[in-house]
Amino acid sequence: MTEQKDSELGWGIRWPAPAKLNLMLRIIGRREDGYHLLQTVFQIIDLTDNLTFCKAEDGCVRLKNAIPGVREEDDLTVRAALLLKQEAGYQGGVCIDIEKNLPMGGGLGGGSSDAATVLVVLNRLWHLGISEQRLMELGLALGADVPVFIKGTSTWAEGVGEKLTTIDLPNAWFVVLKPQCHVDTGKIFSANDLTRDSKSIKIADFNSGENQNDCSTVVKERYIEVEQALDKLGEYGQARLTGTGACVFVQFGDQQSARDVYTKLASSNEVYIAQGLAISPLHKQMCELFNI
Ligand SMILES: C[C@](O)(CO)[C@H](O)COP(=O)(O)OP(=O)(O)OC[C@H]1O[C@@H](n2ccc(N)nc2=O)[C@H](O)[C@@H]1O
Ligand SMILES: Nc1ncnc2c1ncn2[C@@H]1O[C@H](COP(=O)(O)OP(=O)(O)OP(=O)(O)O)[C@@H](O)[C@H]1O
Repeated sequence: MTEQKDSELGWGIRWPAPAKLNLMLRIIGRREDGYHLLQTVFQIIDLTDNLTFCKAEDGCVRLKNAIPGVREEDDLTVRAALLLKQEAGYQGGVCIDIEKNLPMGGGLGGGSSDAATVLVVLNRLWHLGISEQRLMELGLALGADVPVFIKGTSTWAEGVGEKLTTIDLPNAWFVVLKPQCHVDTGKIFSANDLTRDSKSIKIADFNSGENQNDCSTVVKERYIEVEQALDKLGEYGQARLTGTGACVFVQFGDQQSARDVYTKLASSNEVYIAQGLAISPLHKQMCELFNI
């Protein structure tokens, strides 16, 4: 068997794009451009979309199959690949195959994570040599959550999601319930009655149990399905909203407890069971393949 060249590795294989949960989310102010200043904790979890990249000799960026309801030119993976090409003046192309497993508009960050996987992997496969810092800057233009997925660790985030500090989180398993509604992030952030003046806290305060989500009240008021999901999960522990929803979750210290609750809910709900990860599976795979 001929040895595969490093430059050939990574094409035609599946690359994970993991989901996140916001374990807490505080809104502590608003910038002049309307974006909100947050304090939030990102927990990467082991639910993933998977992306496969094949070379496109004509230099175009295209999808093998567009996601239903998302125009190809709006897809965050296409936009991320085009941004990279523009940044580096790169002439090559790519065909992206998205295996979409993560619910969209659920607060699990699937679109942002897909974009991050494109930026990280194509930077390598196209030999662009763009720094991680610059990839994060490019990613932020696509969505507030993209930089965290480029960094690939559990993170304490401030600003609009660009001031990132890696943190240690305890081993945890989660049951995630997806109500049958889509929450519009922009609508929640523009609500008049949204709390925007929470006091800034420290990581130690979060570790001592400060884990409110300032979007919860407004989301519950506007989406009865989210309120009902919080009530339903609340029977098994402290139920919380991730991001602006719609997904809600409850945390467990051991897998069996999570499994028991998952089993009770699975027959009549869209429900997921997930393990918290300290390192993104994307970064693990990058390390294994390229020794970096
Ligand atoms: C709420 C979080 O999920 C927390 O992880 C994210 O901050 C939201 O990230 P996202 O879905 O990628 O959101 P974006 O696409 O960046 O923003 C959607 C809209 O939400 C509002 N928005 C978003 C993030 C933020 N810090 N302040 C805002 O006011 C803006 O009106 C923006 O147009
Ligand atoms: N590759 C993609 N995957 C998912 N959504 C995409 C993608 N490209 C564009 N989008 C658009 O982005 C919207 C938000 O998708 P996403 O799944 O990231 O939401 P989310 O989980 O609520 O994210 P967040 O927690 O960052 O708010 C979708 O409704 C869709 O219109």
